[in-house]
Amino acid sequence: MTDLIVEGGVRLSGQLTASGAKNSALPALVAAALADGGPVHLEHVPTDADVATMIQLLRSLGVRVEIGPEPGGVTVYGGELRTTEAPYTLVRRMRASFYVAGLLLARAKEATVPLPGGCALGSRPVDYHLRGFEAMGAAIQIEGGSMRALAPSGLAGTSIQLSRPSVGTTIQLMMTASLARGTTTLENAALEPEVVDVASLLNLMGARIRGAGTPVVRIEGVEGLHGCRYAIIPDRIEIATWLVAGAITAGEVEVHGALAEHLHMPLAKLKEAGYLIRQTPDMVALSTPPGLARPHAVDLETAPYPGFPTDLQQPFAALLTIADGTSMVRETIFDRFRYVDELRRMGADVRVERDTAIIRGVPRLTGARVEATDLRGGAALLLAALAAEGETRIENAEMIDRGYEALETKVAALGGRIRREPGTRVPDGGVAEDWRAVFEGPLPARRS
Ligand SMILES: CC(=O)N[C@H]1[C@@H](OP(=O)(O)OP(=O)(O)OC[C@H]2O[C@@H](n3ccc(=O)[nH]c3=O)[C@H](O)[C@@H]2O)O[C@H](CO)[C@@H](O)[C@@H]1O
Ligand SMILES: C=C(OP(=O)(O)O)C(=O)O
Repeated sequence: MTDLIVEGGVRLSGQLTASGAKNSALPALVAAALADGGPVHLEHVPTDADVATMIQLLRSLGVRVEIGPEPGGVTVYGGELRTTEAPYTLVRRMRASFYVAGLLLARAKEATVPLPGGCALGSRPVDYHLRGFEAMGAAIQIEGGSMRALAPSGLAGTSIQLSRPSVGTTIQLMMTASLARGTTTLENAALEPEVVDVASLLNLMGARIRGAGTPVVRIEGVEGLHGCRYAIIPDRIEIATWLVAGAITAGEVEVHGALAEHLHMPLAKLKEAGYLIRQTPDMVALSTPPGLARPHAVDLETAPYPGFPTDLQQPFAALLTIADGTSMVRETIFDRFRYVDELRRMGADVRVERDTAIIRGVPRLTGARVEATDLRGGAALLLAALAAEGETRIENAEMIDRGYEALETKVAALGGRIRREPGTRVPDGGVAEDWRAVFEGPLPARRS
């Protein structure tokens, strides 16, 4: 495993280009494999550890996936599937692995998929996904930690009311319903831009999905899906993370290839904290006004889109640790405060009471040895490290690699001082250590 070593205290300044959205790219790769033979060429796929895991997972099922030819290009050939069993070693690394359950059920009428891992954010059941599959006619059993689903006569469209607007369930059921008999209606669907992105891709592949991005999505099943070219949307979470990097170091950061309309709440909160935001149709920039020595304290509460994203709760909390005053950060989606202990090692004054972190701003943070316990918690530590006095060693850096492409290159482009060193922690298989090889290695042998 590797560590990131950050020399903090440098005012970050410069321009970056946004990566493609991880949380779109992961289901998009699976959706692409729904096309019988494809090929589906995806552009703007981020080169990160989770995407590598998804590519490995699809290949393990017999799906041909090729990298390139352009940077960020990935071509998926649905073809015939080799197996309907997803391997635990890959599925345990990330929750998005569970998307292959719908792929296997829709394409092969059966699926055996271990219950997924992913970030340790408290209990993260997949019961809505399972109920959706059942409503569409699959028989489901949980055995030895895996879901076994069978739909020998195929899936049938139906009406499904989600208990909460779950992103994963909405995307999963849009995918399966696209190849089901008849029409499926999803009510209380998630509104996230990633849902709309995957629906746009599926529609280009020949699916008939209407209403994605609203609470009611209607999917008319079709006989088959075909190949196409599609570019993934910019990663709103990554963009906001780099803006916070500018804010926490009293600097200025301009991110190109960004869609600011996906960032309404985070940008509003950055303004409330005292920063200046400029935006054009494909750029968003943050600068620190002269005289703003520390951010103003800000309260925030996570909520489904268009509310404040839970994936930015931790990065924003890092910024608020140096605020002038006390901020209340309420998390309503997950149990996502494990990183707080690590921030405290760096001098932050944070107390967690039930679902709320009470952050009393301190004038400065100091470098320390810390561990990335989950993806965005790791991003929060990176941000804190960039602002802190002295050196911070972030262990388990692969956790951050799950969702941030070209991490060191982007930090360095802004003038930050960062390097990677082999770590001392013993790998337990929970993160992908070999992930770069998926993008750099030779293409897997073509199947006849
Ligand atoms: C790979 C990916 O895209 N991950 C994102 C996705 O996760 P993910 O799709 O897992 O999150 P969901 O939107 O499904 O979760 C929303 C809430 O519903 C609950 N729930 C969900 C499914 C289920 O079967 N049962 C259940 O109880 C969850 O525990 C959570 O409290 O959306 C989250 C919320 O924006 C983001 O933080 C994650 O980064
Ligand atoms: C929590 C995240 O990912 P996952 O749902 O795969 O754990 C995330 O992207 O912040």
